[in-house]
Amino acid sequence: MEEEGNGKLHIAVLPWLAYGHLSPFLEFSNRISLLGHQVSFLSTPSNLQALSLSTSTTTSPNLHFIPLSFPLSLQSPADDTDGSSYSLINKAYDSLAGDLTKFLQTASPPVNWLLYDYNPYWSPSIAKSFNIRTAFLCPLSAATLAFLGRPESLTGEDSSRSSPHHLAVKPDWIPFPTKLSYKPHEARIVYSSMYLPDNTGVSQSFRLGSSLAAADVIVVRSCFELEPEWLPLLEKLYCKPVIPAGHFPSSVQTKNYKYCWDEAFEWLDKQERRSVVYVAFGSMLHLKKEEVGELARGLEISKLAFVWAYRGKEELLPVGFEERVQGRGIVCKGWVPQVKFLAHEAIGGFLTHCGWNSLVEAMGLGVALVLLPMLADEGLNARMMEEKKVGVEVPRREEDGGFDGEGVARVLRLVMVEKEGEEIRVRAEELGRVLGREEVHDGYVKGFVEYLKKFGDGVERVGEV
Ligand SMILES: O=c1ccn([C@@H]2O[C@H](COP(=O)(O)OP(=O)(O)O[C@H]3O[C@H](CO)[C@@H](O)[C@H](O)[C@H]3O)[C@@H](O)[C@H]2O)c(=O)[nH]1
Repeated sequence: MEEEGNGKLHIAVLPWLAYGHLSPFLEFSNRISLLGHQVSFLSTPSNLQALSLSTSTTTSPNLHFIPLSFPLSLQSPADDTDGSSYSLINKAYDSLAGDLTKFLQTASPPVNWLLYDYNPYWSPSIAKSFNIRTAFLCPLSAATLAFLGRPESLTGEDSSRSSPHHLAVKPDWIPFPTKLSYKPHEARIVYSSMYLPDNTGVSQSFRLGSSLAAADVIVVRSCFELEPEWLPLLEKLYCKPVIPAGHFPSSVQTKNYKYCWDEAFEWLDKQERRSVVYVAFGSMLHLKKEEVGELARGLEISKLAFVWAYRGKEELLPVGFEERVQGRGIVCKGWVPQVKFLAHEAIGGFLTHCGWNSLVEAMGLGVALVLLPMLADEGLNARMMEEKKVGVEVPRREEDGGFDGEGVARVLRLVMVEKEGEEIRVRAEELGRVLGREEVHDGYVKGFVEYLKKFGDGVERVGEV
């Protein structure tokens, strides 16, 4: 399909509902629209309302929010993917196909490209029926995509698998450049959460595999500065163009904060540079009482200053914890502006569950990492961070993957203050200087749009090293 006469594209963007997906898709959309292209950002009405941008965000009049009617009433992006209702939400989400069809059929100017996430694996076939080209934007790392996207996943024949052990095995025909793999306890979790069909009849891995297979091009939220060995490998694996979109840390501020954090920032302003640990576990994870208890104990034993962005139930925190750490530790209950915290110069370390969003945000800001992966791609991300020497993983029990406060405290002190952790702190700052440059992000977004404009004219890929 031809682009508009003025050389501008119209791109429809369809992310999954979780904040960890909405946020990078919105950031990327905003950056594209600031280049003068029209972007229609499609999501449920409650998500669009929750994402409405704050006045401090530079937005373009070319970015349009398009509501798709959703049969469930959901409160906010962060609440949309409570694990227990994930499968129910998937089912409701799949019913958006009708509204997407109507939008693509009637959009004016006509849509040139659909940029989609892996949950709406059904969307590229709708786009193709209107002669619209399709780009799959993967919000995960290139390494994860290479690891997960093995032939079984691509064909979607995963439901016949009966053992999680295959997850630690890589196909020998791919020259994997690192020792990336899941640990046994992670393999068990990933197996049940990704490879088993839910009540929509398909598994997450089927959604991912189908999305990859249907795309004209694969777009990865990564860059050559970060994953030089993995991006070219992806092209070999999928035999189609793979475009790095840059890691585009979030500059889009939404208004959806429920906590008044001014006090925390006033306190941070008085702390020494790089002396405070920021603790957060993303938008989806629900920590168990035992896990919250061990984390709290670790923070207490470490004697380090910290800010904990705590989204769990208040009663899971150990009795008297906040009083005991008063003066050196703050528990912010509810949603906080994470990027603003990570960017504060008093923050030197980040105790993280290793969600890809959190990692790219921290890496761009030179923050050293204490790694505690829990789900999905997080174990692979943790291995990659260790390999880059910008973080250290908290030790886990082999039997069940559990951890204890002593292990948390040990790694916290190593990464934050001990001499043996010096290399981690230095490397994290070095990586921050490379990834934090705005021209790096700009270059990738521009390269991406130019690629879409020229697609089909014999241009195969952009940004190769
Ligand atoms: O109080 C909070 C908590 C989180 N965030 C933001 O929420 C996002 C969280 O993203 P991420 O760290 O990736 O965590 P999840 O959303 O929980 O991650 C899911 O999505 C990621 C990307 O697909 C995967 O890597 C993870 O495995 C998966 O759990 C980040 O942008 C944070 O800045 C806030 O702004 N405030």
